[in-house]
Amino acid sequence: MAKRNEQMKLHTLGFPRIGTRRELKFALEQYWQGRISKQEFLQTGADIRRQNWAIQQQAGIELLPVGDFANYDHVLNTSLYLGIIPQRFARDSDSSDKLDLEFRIARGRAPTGCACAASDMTKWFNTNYHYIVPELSQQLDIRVDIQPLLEQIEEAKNLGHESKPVLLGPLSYLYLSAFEGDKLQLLPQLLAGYQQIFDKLNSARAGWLQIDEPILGLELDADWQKAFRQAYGELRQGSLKLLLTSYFASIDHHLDLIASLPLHGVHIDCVAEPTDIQLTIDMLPRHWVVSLGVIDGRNIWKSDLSALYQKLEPLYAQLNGRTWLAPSCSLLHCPVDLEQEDKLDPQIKSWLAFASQKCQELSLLKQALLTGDTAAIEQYSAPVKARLVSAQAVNTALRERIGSLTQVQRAEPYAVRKQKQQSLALPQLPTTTIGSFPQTAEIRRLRAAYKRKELSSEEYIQAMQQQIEDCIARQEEIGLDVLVHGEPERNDMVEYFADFLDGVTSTRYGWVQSYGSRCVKPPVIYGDITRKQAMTTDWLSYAQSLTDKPVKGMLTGPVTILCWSFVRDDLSREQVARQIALAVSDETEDLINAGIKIIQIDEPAIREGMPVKHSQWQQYLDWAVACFRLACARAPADVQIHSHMCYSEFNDILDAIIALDADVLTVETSRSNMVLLDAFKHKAYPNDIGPGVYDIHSPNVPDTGWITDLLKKALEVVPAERLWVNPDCGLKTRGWQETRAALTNMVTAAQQLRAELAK
Ligand SMILES: Nc1nc2c(c(=O)[nH]1)N[C@@H](CNc1ccc(C(=O)N[C@@H](CCC(=O)N[C@@H](CCC(=O)N[C@@H](CCC(=O)O)C(=O)O)C(=O)O)C(=O)O)cc1)CN2
Ligand code: MET
Ligand SMILES: [Zn+2]
Repeated sequence: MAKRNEQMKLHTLGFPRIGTRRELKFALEQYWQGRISKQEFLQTGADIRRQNWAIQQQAGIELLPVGDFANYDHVLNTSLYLGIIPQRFARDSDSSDKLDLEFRIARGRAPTGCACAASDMTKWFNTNYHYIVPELSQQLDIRVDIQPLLEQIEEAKNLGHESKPVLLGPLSYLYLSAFEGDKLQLLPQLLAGYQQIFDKLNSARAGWLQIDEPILGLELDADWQKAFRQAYGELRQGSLKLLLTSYFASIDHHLDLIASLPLHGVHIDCVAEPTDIQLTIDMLPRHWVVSLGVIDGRNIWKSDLSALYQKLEPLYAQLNGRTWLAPSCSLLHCPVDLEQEDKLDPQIKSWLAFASQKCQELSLLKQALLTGDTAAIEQYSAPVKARLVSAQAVNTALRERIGSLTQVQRAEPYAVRKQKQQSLALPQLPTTTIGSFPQTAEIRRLRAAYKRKELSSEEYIQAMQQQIEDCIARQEEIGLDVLVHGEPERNDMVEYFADFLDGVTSTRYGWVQSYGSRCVKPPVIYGDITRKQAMTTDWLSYAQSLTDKPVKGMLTGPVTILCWSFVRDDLSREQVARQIALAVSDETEDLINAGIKIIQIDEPAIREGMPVKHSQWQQYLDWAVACFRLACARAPADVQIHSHMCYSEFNDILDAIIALDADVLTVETSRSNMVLLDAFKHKAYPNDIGPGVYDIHSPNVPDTGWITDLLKKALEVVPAERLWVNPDCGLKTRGWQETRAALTNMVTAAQQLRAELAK
């Protein structure tokens, strides 16, 4: 076979930044605690970058990303490049330390500088990654400083790498920001800032610039489309070569627009949605690079390289060297290295590829495309085919059970349930928490010791019971009305349940960044899901035996377990969610049989699970709501079902949230100042609701007056007999001292308000 054009380049859009063994997480936490110096912290970052580039280069990646790293978050980095800093973090007065300023914006405090309310944090598209929301004001006061980026470009160069800076594009940055008013008004000011960034990159002879515009996956209205033309038309690129990247959705609907922009190339996600590669090639100017994101950057399955080869081979000839290959999106959403997994079932392991392996997949694919020799990729992909026919994948009994379900939602309406639930004898404005209490060093130590078999199962159970006892006692002392067991036995609200489910496995080091130093280890759903045994009843019965107050059972809902796992790709997400819902409903029934009267089924991920495109929302919401309702279906009217959500905008999916029909919904609202409640001015939320009264992500303690004010705001739209008092979210990341202080203030606020209402 003739030797083909060798210009095809391999690149990635970004690599995980936490480090192979979560080095960044530990360095961050140590720096915040004052246990390492700024210098040591920054060195850890530099080490991770060096290692990431080495891993990628050794795997055969030719153009390495730089600027994909972040101490905390890449959107926050963009704000810092532009000097867009909220007023309250007064620029120079109390902290001239840029690193600490960064952490103060992100989390409200840092080793230097005063404590301040952190910026809002929200989900990055449909992922479990959170970004720091830029706060824009009419006068942007832009002061560009990309020194950190320039230094990293230099770092890469000194290591001998060919690199490609990565920058979040102006339109996506603007779209993702918070601003009261028409955001597009701010575009000219913002573009002036981007121009300065471009100029500086030009001076640094950056070459290619990866400019991320993931909002191109959305259906943008005419104003935003126009803004794209205006922005890219105006920006003077100099000798920069722009590679416009989008991901998490197809951009077929914007090809006309994109083709009209002055670019040098486009990257498309070929995995998230079916996309027409041929159409893309045909519609884009002949001289552009087309980067095909063919390896799934969001999931952990080994790619079927032979299938990809079949698809790409005919296109490759046409593209004639203008093709680049890449993962579909940044590998940020993937764990780093499968090789570390020493305890994983070998068969399951043979089905998987993490970030490092995905880079190697690109190399194998390129090699086959260049030489026409497919032996290596066929051998590589054999386990993929084995997975799809594996007996582990299908459970006929379960499928039959799902097919013949009759009770798919609760029998009685809210009004009837509310009446029957009077038996709980709760006061007006009942106080409660969201479930978890501080995961102390002691709790983690116990869990780790049990895992290493240094504690017997009896010893572990006893130790956890002691934690539960302590947690119940503290809640009684604080004076809360509805108690929780505190979740000490849970490493994570999803991973914990995954360990009780057949068809699901956990990894040992498969960590993915969720926000800042916080990581998650998403379980791997590879087969049909069934519950092995009761998952929570023993802990809950024990907790309830300790108190006369009601203890709320605590489950994670089907949509959230789905969204926060790596999900099999051979069955629809809807079908997988329904299997999980059935397992959760079995657990609900067990809790009820154990005498638990209030059960919370958390669904914090329901919003993030929505497809990027608005046109696909309703279909998703229909099955997501149905799965939640199935999980509650067997609860009789006198059992109170709570649900909880956080981290997102809910105003635009209010109908679906109402359709969940939980008796009580606790939601995050305080970090965004109860804006959620604005929606209720137009449409009343019909059931009970607890809008969070304080931000649990910050160690700062809210005072009683602040909480009272928020509750009064809530009372303007929610009648007192339906209002609950609770924090924004669970307290597992907090310490006991601040937790006790904050909850005491919360209970005091509720009591004062009750007294006022009684007058
Ligand atoms: N999955 C998920 N997604 C979510 C949330 C969530 O709770 N879960 N909440 C929202 C916010 N995200 C969050 C994500 C993570 C954490 C969090 O606290 N994560 C912990 C890890 C939790 C965990 O699994 N801990 C394990 C142990 C982890 C560990 O470090 N083990 C040691 C071993 C210890 C030893 O052997 O000595 C190790 O692996 O090195 C446990 O407690 O048992 C962390 O990053 O520190 C909080 C919020 C949105 N998305
Ligand atoms: C991210 S939502 C957390 C809900 C869980 N019950 C907790 O309190 O931690
Ligand atoms: Zn929450």
